[in-house]
Amino acid sequence: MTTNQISRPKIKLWMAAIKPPMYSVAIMPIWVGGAVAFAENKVFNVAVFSTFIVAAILILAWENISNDVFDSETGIDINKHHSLVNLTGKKTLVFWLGNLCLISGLLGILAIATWQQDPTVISIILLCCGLGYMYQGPPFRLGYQGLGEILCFFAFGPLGVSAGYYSQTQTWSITSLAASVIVGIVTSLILFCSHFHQVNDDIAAGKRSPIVRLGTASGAKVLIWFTVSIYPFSLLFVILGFFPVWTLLSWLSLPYAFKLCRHVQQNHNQPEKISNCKFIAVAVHFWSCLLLGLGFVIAGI
Ligand SMILES: C/C(=C\COP(=O)(O)OP(=O)(O)O)CCC[C@H](C)CCC[C@H](C)CCCC(C)C
Ligand SMILES: O=C(O)C1=CC(=O)c2ccccc2C1=O
Repeated sequence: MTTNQISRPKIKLWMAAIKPPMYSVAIMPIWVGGAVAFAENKVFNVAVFSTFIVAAILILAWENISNDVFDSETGIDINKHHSLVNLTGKKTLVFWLGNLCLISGLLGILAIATWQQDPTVISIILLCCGLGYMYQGPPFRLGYQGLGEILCFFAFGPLGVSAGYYSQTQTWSITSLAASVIVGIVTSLILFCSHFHQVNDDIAAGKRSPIVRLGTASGAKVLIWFTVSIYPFSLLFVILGFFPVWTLLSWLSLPYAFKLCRHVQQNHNQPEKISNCKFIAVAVHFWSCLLLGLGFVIAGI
């Protein structure tokens, strides 16, 4: 075997462990919150925005790194070759690497709070981190009770988007709250999708994910309803006058939404085929949130 043949699967495993596309979920709440702030107040502080983005990526890195540490303690990741703990065999090192990311991310948010002489943004983000810990850390492990999607909705939706908006304006906005409902739903869809192929490992480890509770067939139906729901929601918010008409640009993400629904409908009970569905959900999330934010920016120019 050549070095290339040996090293390629390792590289793939590392990429699966680091999951680069997933980091768009950290960026979008701040992008959408910042875009609404720009549309409503014509303000945009580049230093605050870029510091917030880097900090959010670091905080999400902590969430994912520590997820591998906590999951190694319950045995749920026994077949997950791309767990950082399984890849390195160094649980303590991985744990402290995660903590380093968390501290660095929080220092970034603290810098924003210090510039603004206002503890609101750091308080919201600490609350998000608390939800993130309760998702996976002892003694809570709420993700094991099937409550992850609710925590995810609040962390990346109302809390994350409001923090993004507040960091630009130091005020609150109903429009940003409405936009956060869409961001929250579409982020939770990713987490929901991530359970389909893991049903057997989850049952063995006592994790009652929504898909374990519902079964894959009903889970597929629920997924379709929630995926489709974001489009009438944005139309409703335009009709009610909360959103500018340009935000309907987010409907251009519909082809990815259809692809996701079709794929899950056809393959929900075939773990090897369904395992990539969370990355189709990441594409729905990326394009719908990017275009939603762009709609606000265009309306603000
Ligand atoms: C780590 C997460 C999912 C992985 O779950 P699972 O254990 O099923 O995955 P594996 O199969 O890969 O082991 C995501 C959990 C999200 C959590 C509910 C909320 C996190 C909040 C963030 C820490 C806050 C980020 C702030 C925001 C403004 C960027
Ligand atoms: O690894 C995963 O499955 C996920 C990681 C992650 O950071 C995230 C964030 C927000 C929603 C879903 C997810 C995942 O599913």
